[in-house]
Amino acid sequence: MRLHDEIVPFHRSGIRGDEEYVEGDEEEEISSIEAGFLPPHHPCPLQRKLVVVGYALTSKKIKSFLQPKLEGLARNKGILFLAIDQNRPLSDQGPFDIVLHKLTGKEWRQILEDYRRTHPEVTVLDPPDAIQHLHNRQSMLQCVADMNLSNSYGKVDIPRQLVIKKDAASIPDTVTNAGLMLPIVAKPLVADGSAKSHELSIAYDQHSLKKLEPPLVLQEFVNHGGVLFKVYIVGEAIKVVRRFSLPDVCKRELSNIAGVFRFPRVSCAAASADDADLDPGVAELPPQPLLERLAKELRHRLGLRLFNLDIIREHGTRDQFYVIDINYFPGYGKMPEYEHIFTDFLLSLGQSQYKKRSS
Ligand SMILES: O=P(O)(O)O[C@@H]1[C@@H](OP(=O)(O)O)[C@H](OP(=O)(O)O)[C@H](O)[C@H](OP(=O)(O)O)[C@H]1OP(=O)(O)O
Ligand SMILES: Nc1ncnc2c1ncn2[C@@H]1O[C@H](COP(=O)(O)OP(=O)(O)O)[C@@H](O)[C@H]1O
Ligand SMILES: [Mg+2]
Ligand SMILES: [Mg+2]
Repeated sequence: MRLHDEIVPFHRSGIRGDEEYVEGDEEEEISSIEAGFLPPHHPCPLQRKLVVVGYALTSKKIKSFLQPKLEGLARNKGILFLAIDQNRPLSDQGPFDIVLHKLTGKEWRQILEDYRRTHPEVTVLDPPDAIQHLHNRQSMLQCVADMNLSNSYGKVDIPRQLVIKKDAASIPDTVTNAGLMLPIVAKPLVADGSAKSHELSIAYDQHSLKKLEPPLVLQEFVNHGGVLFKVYIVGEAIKVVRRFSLPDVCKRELSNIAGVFRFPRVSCAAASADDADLDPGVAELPPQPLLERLAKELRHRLGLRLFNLDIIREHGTRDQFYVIDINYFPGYGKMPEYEHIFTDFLLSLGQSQYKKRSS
């Protein structure tokens, strides 16, 4: 049986739309699903509609995200993950209720945009143009700056920053004129997931700034006690974890260091700091109501449902926070309980599609 002949997706109504997914847990089912075939149906009183999720992910992402626990839980909840074959038209596959993707390239973006236009009934997670907004480190943080979030729980801002498109020789003067303070964190303007886009540098003196290689975003380095918070967002769900980060730079130290220090993939190397013995003022998580407000606003402003943000607390303050990075479809494998959160999210999307269609 070919999958698309037999599986009736969640959104279809009518006689075939009333067919149900029957809960089962056999290993045999996984292999038939992976091969693109319909799992066998068994008589069972527990019957649900199937949510078919097509995925287009790198092999690294498949390994970290589509772990056996996630797939097993999904299967039990009536969610079927199907690999998308990039060499075949999307319309010939599935049919899908949801498309989950994180691949790069203009061609792929165009395929997804065309598919969204011709298949408005399918939820594409997330829209390519909204993701594209995060591929530039300036536009990435603009929404946070526009939001001006400040309430009794705290203030959320972005570090003072400027964009240097070209001409490294002019950087020292540009930085001085803009009033940016040293040390300066230099990040590639493009954040497209390539190794180069994660190459970070720190310049400790004005003279060395001309050694940097534009196009860049230059940000003031904010002391934050060497710990950052990763806020994972899946639809309306939020989870926060602590990670080790770059150590503080004190004024005395600054006057003794010169030069540019390069960090090839600093965030990737950072270990979890959740179980570390930390100064309580550094370790305290940002207030949940503040993060909820931030996440909700960002979801709307960015038009994204799957992302995380790196947020730091200015050392010595209780409530001054800075968002320094936002990532699309991050490493959810490191988010506690992601299997439950993700499958519930996919189910709720499937259900709201179904309700919309039957009303
Ligand atoms: O590989 P992982 O699991 O560390 O996930 C990476 C993320 O780590 P995090 O979830 O924040 O700890 C990582 O976050 P950072 O930028 O390192 O803060 C990125 O989201 C990265 O994607 P890309 O290279 O920017 O496209 C993510 O890489 P991909 O898994 O999407 O390739
Ligand atoms: N403005 C800043 N002040 C202090 N530390 C920073 C700042 N920006 C980045 N960092 C440190 O550098 C790391 C990588 O920067 P980030 O913007 O998150 O890039 P990436 O997309 O490669 O993760 C952060 O996790 C944090 O440790
Ligand atoms: Mg980061
Ligand atoms: Mg990033």
